[in-house]
Amino acid sequence: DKLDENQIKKIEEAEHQLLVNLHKFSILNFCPRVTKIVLRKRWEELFHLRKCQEDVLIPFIRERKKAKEKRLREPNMEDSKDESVLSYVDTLLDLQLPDEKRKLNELEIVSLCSEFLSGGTDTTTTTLQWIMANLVKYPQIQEKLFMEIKGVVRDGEEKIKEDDLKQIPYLKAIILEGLRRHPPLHFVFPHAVTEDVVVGDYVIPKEAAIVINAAEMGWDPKVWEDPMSFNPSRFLNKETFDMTGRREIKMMPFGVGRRICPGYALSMLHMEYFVANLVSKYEWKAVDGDDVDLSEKQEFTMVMKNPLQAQLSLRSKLNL
Ligand code: HEM
Repeated sequence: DKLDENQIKKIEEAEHQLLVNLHKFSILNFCPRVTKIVLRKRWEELFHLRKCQEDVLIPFIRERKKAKEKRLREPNMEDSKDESVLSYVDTLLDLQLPDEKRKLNELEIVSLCSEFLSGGTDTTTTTLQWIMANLVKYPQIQEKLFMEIKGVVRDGEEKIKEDDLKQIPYLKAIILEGLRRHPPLHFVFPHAVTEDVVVGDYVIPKEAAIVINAAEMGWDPKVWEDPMSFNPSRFLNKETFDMTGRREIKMMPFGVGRRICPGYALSMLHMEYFVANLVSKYEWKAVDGDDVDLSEKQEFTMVMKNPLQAQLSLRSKLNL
């Protein structure tokens, strides 16, 4: 069944508390034997937040497990037939770890669900906020986008639909520029090589943790002209930008290669859909006398230090 508002709030709260405090806990990765004594309070705080997360998520995981067992026991029951939605948890319950030849345990499923929830929400909403902030700061970019939207939307249409998005190249350019200039994750997850590898003048030793600074890559003046400016047009009039890194790597907000973010296409769609609809419905302006401040603050993602404040005015339907 669908979750009610209260259940969603509880999940959100448990995830949020862990995410905003994450930076405090990274030091615990080093010398746990020592930090368990000298940073005991911090360990306790981490265990407490993790316990809250388990308390909230485990009941849902158990529900899906029960429903799966029932389906297997009684495949012809009406309830079993109705269970047509395959959830992420269902796929994790089915998963068999090939090397260890075992299923995932409950706590591993909690960690993966948590990764999926935070990886799939905070990243997209943070990028959306940065993009809208730039559209407020640079009204001429917002106006150009609105004019393109107007050219695509059919008479009487209330919303921009998924199919319309492909016809608005400037929209895609804005999203790409938002991801280049304000990637929500400045560093991709740690990676490692399975044997020593020589890259240029460097040896990368087997199993050393390699963390790539994706943000700096997108701001490299040797690759990008005037890299710190917000200029979506740089993504226009060229062949489609290759975000997966198969042809070349000029920026990598989603990582690249085999471990590229699995939610990459979904989040591009979400961002295009939201920005198009938010701009077609409202004109976004700076609050009187306020300049939009683009300073950053590190939380789980790189967020706006001063969250966006904007004045929205409904555009008249005739405008569309
Ligand atoms: C603006 C939106 C997003 C950005 C910038 C982003 C970025 C990233 C990056 C940089 C990684 C690490 C890649 C690497 O290891 O090299 C990653 C991994 C991941 N992302 Fe995203 N992501 C976004 C949206 C999403 C969405 C919508 C979902 C799910 C619906 C998602 C789920 C995941 C998961 C599960 C992983 C871990 C994959 C693994 O361990 O191999 N992300 N993402």
